[in-house]
Amino acid sequence: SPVPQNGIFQYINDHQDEYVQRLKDWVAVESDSSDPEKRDLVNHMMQLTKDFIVKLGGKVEMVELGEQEHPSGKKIILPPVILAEIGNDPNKPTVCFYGHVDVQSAKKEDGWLTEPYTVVEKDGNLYGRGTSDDKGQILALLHAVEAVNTIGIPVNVKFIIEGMEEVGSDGLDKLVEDKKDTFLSNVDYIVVTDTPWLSKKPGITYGARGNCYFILEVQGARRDLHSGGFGGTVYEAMSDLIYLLDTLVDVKGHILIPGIYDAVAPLNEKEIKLYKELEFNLKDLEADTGISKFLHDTKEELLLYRWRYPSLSIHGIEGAFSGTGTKTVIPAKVIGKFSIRQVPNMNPSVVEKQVADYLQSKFAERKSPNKINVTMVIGAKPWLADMNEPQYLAARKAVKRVFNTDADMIRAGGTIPIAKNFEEVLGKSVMLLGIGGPDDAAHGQNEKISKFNYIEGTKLYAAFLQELASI
Ligand SMILES: C[C@H](N)C(=O)N[C@@H](Cc1c[nH]cn1)C(=O)O
Ligand SMILES: [Zn+2]
Ligand SMILES: [Zn+2]
Repeated sequence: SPVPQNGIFQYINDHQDEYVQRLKDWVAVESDSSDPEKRDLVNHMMQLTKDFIVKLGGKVEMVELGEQEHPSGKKIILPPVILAEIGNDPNKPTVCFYGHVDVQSAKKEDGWLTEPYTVVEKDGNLYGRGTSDDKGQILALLHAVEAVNTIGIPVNVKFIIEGMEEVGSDGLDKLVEDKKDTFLSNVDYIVVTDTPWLSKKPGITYGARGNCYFILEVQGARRDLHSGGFGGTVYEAMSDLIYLLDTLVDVKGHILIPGIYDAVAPLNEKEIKLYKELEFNLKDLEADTGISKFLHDTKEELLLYRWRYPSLSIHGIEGAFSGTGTKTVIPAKVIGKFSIRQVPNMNPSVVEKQVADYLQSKFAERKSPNKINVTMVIGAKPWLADMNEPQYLAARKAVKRVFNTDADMIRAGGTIPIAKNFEEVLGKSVMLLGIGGPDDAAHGQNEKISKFNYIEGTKLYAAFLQELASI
């Protein structure tokens, strides 16, 4: 039955068990977008999401995006994207929320203490892959819409929910372009519900790094070789690859590719002052990660290098022997994976050429007869907004109402591949309003969301909808 406006928070408190159960149901679906074998599960997750939005009274369209060329060379059908809406009053503003229900891979043997796809509640936390990134955040939003709708939705709400974010949002840029004069034509604000806070204090995010993801193949012999028979007589593909990967970045995290820092926007004093005022403690980061020494010693420097400068990370090697035991093989073909986080005003196409030219020249110096191939498979641009836009004000008011504190205005080191496209194509304000905690371990072992963030975050989204109606 309808609840009065001030009863919405009570309504949310009263329904928390149901919210936790739904998170359990969603996490149980292993919607890993990187694995072609799991594509049916991603599709199933899209269907579950659709069914829930329909149950909330939403109008839902599932848009097919066609085929994806998987990095393995396989062609597979992309999962559909959900375009949905609740409310269509021309006198009200329209906010479009974006998020994703795919996840990064997770296996118990990676070092999880519990089964990754079974939510376990312990010490006030809900553990499981996707609890924070991003199923928990999407669910908090949907539950908020449901709660607010008990007294009538104060703004028109649209949703774009996808199942390929973790691998670069394949096909979504074209969809945004295609829908700019139809589904997206009346959207006033875009809100991304997929980001963590910097500390226990709620944060509102006005910038995110982009990402250029590279695949570096080295092909040696036609087949794997016995290292007894061939060791000492062949140029090994793995040695070439490790050499090349080691030329990319130095021990202090400085990227060695010529020109890579050229486009980085110059730093100004105002920014450093902003960072100084944020709640963030290196000791908390040490405790969370078990790292005793970071590349930077002060909070301001650490944030600069997380948000404001590019970084290069080496992620893995496909084709390398990685099992237990002592196999004595010389792998014939190995594929290195690395990515470079992008900041304003870097341009992924320029970075693509800088990386390819550099690796080719380093490889030529080595005079190995093996073959290399460099491909950029994701080229997501960085995004930075004006934190004084009206929806940021509504978000600040909502934070104050729910948490009785001022929000920290923060940036994200991670990437929302579609964020910059929203801004460029629609010309509308984009904001990241997330409810993840700073130590949620997104992408890592034992990912979690605290029950506090999940439930109070639901209230935050509810309050935001109401505040947005009155700005
Ligand atoms: C911030 C968001 N939850 C996320 O994890 N995004 C991914 C997107 C991505 C970038 N390159 C490949 N995928 C990330 O930042 O790693
Ligand atoms: Zn995410
Ligand atoms: Zn993620």
